[in-house]
Amino acid sequence: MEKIDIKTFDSILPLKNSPLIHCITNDITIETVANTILYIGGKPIMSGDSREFRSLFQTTDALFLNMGRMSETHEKNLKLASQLAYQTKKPMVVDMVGYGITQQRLDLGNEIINTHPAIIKGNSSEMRRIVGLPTSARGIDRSEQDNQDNTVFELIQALKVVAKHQPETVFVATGPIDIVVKGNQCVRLNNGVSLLDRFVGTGDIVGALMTTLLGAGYDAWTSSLFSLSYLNIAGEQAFSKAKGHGIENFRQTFMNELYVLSSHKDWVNDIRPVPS
Ligand SMILES: Nc1ncnc2c1ncn2[C@@H]1O[C@H](COP(=O)(O)OP(=O)(O)OP(=O)(O)O)[C@@H](O)[C@H]1O
Ligand SMILES: Cc1ncsc1CCO
Ligand SMILES: [Mg+2]
Repeated sequence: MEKIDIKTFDSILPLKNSPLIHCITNDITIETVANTILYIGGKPIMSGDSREFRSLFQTTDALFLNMGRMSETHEKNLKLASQLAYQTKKPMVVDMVGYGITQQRLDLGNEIINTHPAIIKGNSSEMRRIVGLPTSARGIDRSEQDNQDNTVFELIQALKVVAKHQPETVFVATGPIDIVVKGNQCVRLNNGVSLLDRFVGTGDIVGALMTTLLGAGYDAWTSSLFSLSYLNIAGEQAFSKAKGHGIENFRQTFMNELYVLSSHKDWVNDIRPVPS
């Protein structure tokens, strides 16, 4: 069964309840992540100091974990925060940046998976490693080979097997086609432009959007489908406005669209699920 209910999407933004989102993320894209949350009506709090996690948890609405830039402290922080989220049932999204490229990222990722995040996301190569499929990707990037028709099909099948054992979690694999799997349900989304891949942090932005929606009270399935569509359609709008003016111009126009689209309702008409 493939289910996508876009009828409800046009009333989601701007958010009415300003959810407070605790982010433990990488310092490469930390400002972009914070601004993304603000642009759609959330409130970011970026804290990587474990001494304050317990008291912060009393006021936050959702938690965003991003493995991005590893350090001993970051690793400890992510472990502690994901345990706390599990114990306190805090809605949590984890971005598995570089899962499996080193032993440290493999072990950390596995520990976090065991704390049952609402959404586990990564690019298609990271998600292939999670389900035990081979990939030739290096570093934190995707490999083009992991986005062909046959490899996308293979990844969906493998994700469904893993999702069966963790039925409450939504698994998201990003790329030119985004894949969203929960239990036996799967949706593929086909929006976006290739320039989204030419600057750093697009995946981190998707994670920030998803966590903000979760914090506002939407379920993990809706939060995932909405965020992927919203980001990619912002990318399409930016492309039509800023094409030919260079990558930095595109990036700024795209960030601006993340704000501008929040008060336009008709963007939902551009959502393009891949027919099953
Ligand atoms: N070539 C593309 N065509 C369409 N959409 C794309 C393309 N590349 C990226 N995107 C969109 O950008 C978002 C991020 O995807 P991507 O797989 O590039 O994340 P990532 O590798 O984690 O990024 P980063 O490491 O820069 O944070 C996805 O929602 C995806 O749809
Ligand atoms: C370039 C880079 N290296 C580790 S994290 C990161 C940003 C990706 O999100
Ligand atoms: Mg990423």
